[in-house]
Amino acid sequence: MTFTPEPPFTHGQPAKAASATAVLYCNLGTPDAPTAAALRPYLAQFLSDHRVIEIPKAVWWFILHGIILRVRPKKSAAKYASIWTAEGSPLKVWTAAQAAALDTTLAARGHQVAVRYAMRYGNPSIASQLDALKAEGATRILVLPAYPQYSGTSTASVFDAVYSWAAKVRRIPELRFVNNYHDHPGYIAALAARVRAHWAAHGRADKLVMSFHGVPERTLHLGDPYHCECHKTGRLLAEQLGLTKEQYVVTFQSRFGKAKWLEPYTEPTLVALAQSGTHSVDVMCPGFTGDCLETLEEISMEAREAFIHAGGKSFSYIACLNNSPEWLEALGDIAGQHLSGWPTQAAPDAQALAASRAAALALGARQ
Ligand SMILES: C=CC1=C(C)c2cc3[nH]c(cc4nc(cc5[nH]c(cc1n2)c(C)c5CCC(=O)O)C(CCC(=O)O)=C4C)c(C)c3C=C
Ligand SMILES: [Fe+2]
Ligand SMILES: [Fe+2]
Repeated sequence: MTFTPEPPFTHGQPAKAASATAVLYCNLGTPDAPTAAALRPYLAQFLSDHRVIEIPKAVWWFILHGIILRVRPKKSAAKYASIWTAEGSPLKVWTAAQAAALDTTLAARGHQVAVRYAMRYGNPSIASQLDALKAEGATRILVLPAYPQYSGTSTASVFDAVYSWAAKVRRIPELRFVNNYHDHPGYIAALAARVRAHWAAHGRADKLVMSFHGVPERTLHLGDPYHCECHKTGRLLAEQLGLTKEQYVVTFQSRFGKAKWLEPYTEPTLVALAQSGTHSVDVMCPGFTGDCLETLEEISMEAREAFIHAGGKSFSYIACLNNSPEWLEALGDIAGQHLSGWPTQAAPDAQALAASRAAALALGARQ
């Protein structure tokens, strides 16, 4: 095992000292292009993560490489192509915009904190961004996942990536991790503002459907708090909006494989609603901080079609938090609260550090 060389003593340093305190905003990741060639390595990395697929590795390897990676890249690429923008994948565009906004918000509040974003799968990787922050002089790093609800399949996997980077580093920065913010008042208020703005512009549907990403049901029985946190988000949002239990429903989307996932499933729920006489629905995805494949394609395209096909009359998709001012403020609050107690001033100048170390070594040599 070799440890990475330590800046500032063994490498050239940036001329300008950066902040000693940093935030790494981490999201799931996305392919580099909407093509099967780009999907294959992305899906291979994603679906080889034991946090995501808890099947014995030897068995899963054959299923993944023998079946899934031969079929899914092409199918998924077509879906990505339908939502791709001139700037790239929506997930990356929103993640980058939120990280930049967080940098601005924290600076406006008087914190000198470097903010970078990283992806758990694909680029830029968590390890590359931690390397970059360390090279810039960061000695304290707050790891902030873009997931409001904690799940072993998503949040813990981000933490794993940070730990495995740290395991190769000689001088590890102080690290803090944000587990969740599913009930943070700013997050709930930002969601509520999104819904109210939609209602003001388009009117209110018969039912508000809150669709969260699904996970295998067994994770709930094994103690994962994800299901409970999604329901708490849903209840707090409904309270803010003054909705009764009959006026909203929490559902789970994006099922993968044959196992039972958290129920009720989003699309069958929408079909059942249409068939039982619910004419109009507003559908939102509160667990996704930015729009992505799962919201723009699976919900706003596929689920819409299923609802209308089943006899529904009006399907409104309410966009994710994205760059809404309420959300960007809340993100600043969440980061600010977790940075509390850490100094947020500039790092000592790297050259000054190197000079003081050289002086200390010279002094030691004389004694
Ligand atoms: C295979 C099992 C999966 C689990 C468990 C899972 C959990 C999970 N995922 C997100 C957030 C996102 N997932 C996204 C895409 C996506 N998810 C899976 C599978 C699982 N996710 C796959 C295979 C894919 C890729 C697309 C596909 O081929 O279907 C995305 C969108 C990424 C994008 O590029 O836009 C997000 C976001 C969470 C929060 C979560 C657990 C709570
Ligand atoms: Fe997913
Ligand atoms: Fe999906």
